[in-house]
Amino acid sequence: MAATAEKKVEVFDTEEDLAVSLAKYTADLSDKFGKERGSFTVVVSGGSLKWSKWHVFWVDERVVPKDHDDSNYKLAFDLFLSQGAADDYETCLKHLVNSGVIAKSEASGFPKFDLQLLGMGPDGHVASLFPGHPLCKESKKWVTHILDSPKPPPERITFTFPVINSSANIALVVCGGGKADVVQRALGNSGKNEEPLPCQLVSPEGELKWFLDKAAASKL
Ligand SMILES: O=C1O[C@H](COP(=O)(O)O)[C@@H](O)[C@H](O)[C@H]1O
Repeated sequence: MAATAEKKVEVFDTEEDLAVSLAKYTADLSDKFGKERGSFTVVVSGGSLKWSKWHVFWVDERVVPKDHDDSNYKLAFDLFLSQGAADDYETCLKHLVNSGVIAKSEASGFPKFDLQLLGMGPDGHVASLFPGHPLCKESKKWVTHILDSPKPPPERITFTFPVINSSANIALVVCGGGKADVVQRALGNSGKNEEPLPCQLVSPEGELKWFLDKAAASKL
């Protein structure tokens, strides 16, 4: 069982101030791990990176239902987009751990990234781990897939909590008034009897630092 992470919260006047501080935080860790380990492993999130604007097209498709065995969609989904993609990603991570590019946590045996830059949705989800979803309890896999994400698109792959929480450092970056309620629930004193949100399950081996802009922190 990992020790509880050291948690810091910093609030910035503007998103720009936050970005400058986050860049310096990342650069300092890059310098530190570069000297200590000879490499720096950093994980980034999606969300506001506009992945939802990607459009993927099939070159052809058979005129059958999407779940029909003859469907090209089903084939690609079963073998690649769901299991396949998660397994490929996990295999790739295993190679990088075995070759020493990614460190390995002595405590958990999972990959230990130097820094994970995580966002958080207005429902408190991190990565593609959503409130109340059974994948939040995955304890063995490094990468898993979700077929029913409540936020589109429904089909995603995601790091699991053991990988997230084996990280040396995590920056949880949250901007905008639309997330003020969930920030209040996550960091305030209310809701102690409620089931913890995914963002509250984030607990790296080293430091957890919340980077908030004023709007996101407005209800604290
Ligand atoms: O779906 C996702 O959402 C979260 C939060 O995204 P944001 O647009 O509200 O900042 C993101 O961190 C995660 O990587 C992504 O898959």
